[in-house]
Amino acid sequence: MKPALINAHAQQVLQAVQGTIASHGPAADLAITRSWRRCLDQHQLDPASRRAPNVVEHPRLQDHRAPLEHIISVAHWQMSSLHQQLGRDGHVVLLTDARGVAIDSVFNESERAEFQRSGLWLGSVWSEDCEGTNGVGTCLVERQHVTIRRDEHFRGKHVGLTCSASPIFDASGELLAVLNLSSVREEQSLQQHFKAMALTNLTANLIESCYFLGHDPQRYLLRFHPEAGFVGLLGEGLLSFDESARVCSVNQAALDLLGLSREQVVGLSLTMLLETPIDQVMSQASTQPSVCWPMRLVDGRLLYGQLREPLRQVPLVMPAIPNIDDVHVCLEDPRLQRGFARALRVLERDVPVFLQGETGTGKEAFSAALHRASSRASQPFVAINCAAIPETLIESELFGYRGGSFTGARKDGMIGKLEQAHGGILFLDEIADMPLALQTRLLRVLEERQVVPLGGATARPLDVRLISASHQDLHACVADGRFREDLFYRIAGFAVQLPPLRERSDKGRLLDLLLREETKGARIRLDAGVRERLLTHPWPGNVRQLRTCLRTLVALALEGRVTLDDLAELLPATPATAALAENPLGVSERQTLLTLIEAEHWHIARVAARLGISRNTLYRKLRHHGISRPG
Ligand SMILES: Nc1ncnc2c1ncn2[C@@H]1O[C@H](COP(=O)(O)OP(=O)(O)OP(=O)(O)O)[C@@H](O)[C@H]1O
Repeated sequence: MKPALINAHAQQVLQAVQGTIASHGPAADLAITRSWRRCLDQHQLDPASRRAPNVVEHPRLQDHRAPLEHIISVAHWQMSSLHQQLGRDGHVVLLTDARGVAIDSVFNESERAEFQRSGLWLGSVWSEDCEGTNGVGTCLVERQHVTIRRDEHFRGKHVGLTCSASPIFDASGELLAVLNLSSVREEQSLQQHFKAMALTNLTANLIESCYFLGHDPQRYLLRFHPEAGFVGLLGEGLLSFDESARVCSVNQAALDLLGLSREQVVGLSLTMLLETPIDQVMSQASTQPSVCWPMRLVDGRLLYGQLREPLRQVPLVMPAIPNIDDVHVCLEDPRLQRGFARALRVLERDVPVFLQGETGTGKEAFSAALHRASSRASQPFVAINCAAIPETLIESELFGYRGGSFTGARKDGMIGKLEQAHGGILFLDEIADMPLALQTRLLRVLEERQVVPLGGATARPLDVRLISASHQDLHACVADGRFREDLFYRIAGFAVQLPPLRERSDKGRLLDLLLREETKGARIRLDAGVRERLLTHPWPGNVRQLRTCLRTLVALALEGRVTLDDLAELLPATPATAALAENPLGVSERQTLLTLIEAEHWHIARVAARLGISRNTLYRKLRHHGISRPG
């Protein structure tokens, strides 16, 4: 926006608020004048200011997203559908929290730069006290749908935008979020305005209903309407109640249909609302109601309803220390324990979990333990290592294919890993190594919750809980464009940092567990000093390297005895490793690699085995440090 235009607009705003120009144009709308006044008197904003909108950066943005993960997952699909229905470029759909912070967005990737210039992106703050009159901010104040057209914005900087925003309320009537549709294109026709308004409103209502349906699965849920055919559609009344028939929550449509206020209904016994006996109503309950039955209100009006009974309780509270024998991993380090219990809780609520940790820290073991402890323990656990599969095969591995869909494909096709995980848990290891094109496909699958095999025409529904992991810093991958930001937010709902072995406080217990597993019941005695040495070694390859070392020691042990000499052969105290033991962070990984690779005369498999890492990981590390074989 040109400075002259910004200043001219600012002038118009000031004159309108001070009453020196007649009430026409934007100021004719009372909601707009009220808002402009607030901006000047309460928030003391300058309409001519050209500063860019405030942006909440990661990880603070995660604090805004985390409490609303459930609504984000419900809303995202609807937001994509709204964006698609508008069918033109130049639109961005934002979901903000009740403080106006954008927590999710949908737009055409090719327009990213344009929207960023206008401040329409994840983390931007659109409250009225920051940005003046605007769709989100003014909707938050007015608590109803608003459309703010170009020069109705307070700040001259925003007069290129047209925004339609609708509030989304939770089941207790609290304002939870705002759905906002912004256009950066030239003046729209009246028809386009109405379409945008209507679609935004409709989408917000849909999101609100979906949210209500899933918000409290442990209660009875009554859906009702005076017309049987309208039960299950937008506009139906939704009411949840407990075992004693006490009303717990209602949506606005239910209040409108009953002709009562929220205060009158919540806490009331259903027997006070219905003439139909309560046991007759309860007898209709089922987990998947499909038929509507008549019921009568105390004022004699007839309604039709469906009653969903409480769904199976999911375990939300974990024992403080998961039992090693139950989950087969040692998690006694307090950081790991807390991470495990919290990850399990969020996973049960369908929040994706992201594990970050050095190679061999036990990311897959941790995920498998989450699976065993979860309510999906009897369903599949499917793990896929995105770095270990050649790029050309990842797509078919993940999505599967129909018979004969490409040269070399099996005749009868193949079910992809995504579908194999249906009903269970999918673990995507080294997700940062996934090619960009596949990231786009994966994002779509996660949003639409359905999968189409290669060469296939029909989509199949997909119900998976997702755990992903990487040894890389995913923020850095997003920052340098190697990882899609929107996919990052979709998979990293809850992040757990797995500590390296050298920093763990439960090394002793872990050593005992691994030794038990490696000896498989045989009696092995560790000579004096061996245990101490094992516990103080820096283990750059973490738990995997420790396991490999124990396996080798067990195999080499003569007469069931492991000596310090055996160990010294496996863990020679090279200058690098000795220094690493003293100060693990003080010695560069590069130096360690150089020392080992020279000692092993560039025998990659042997170096990888000594470090306890895969050959792929070793190659990656060599590339990373610019180490190449002398010519
Ligand atoms: N907490 C633990 N308790 C018992 N065993 C463990 C634990 N953590 C890891 N392990 C063992 O260490 C080895 C490596 O673990 P895992 O494959 O899970 O590591 P990772 O972090 O996924 O490795 P990568 O970075 O190479 O993908 C496995 O043999 C696993 O059983």
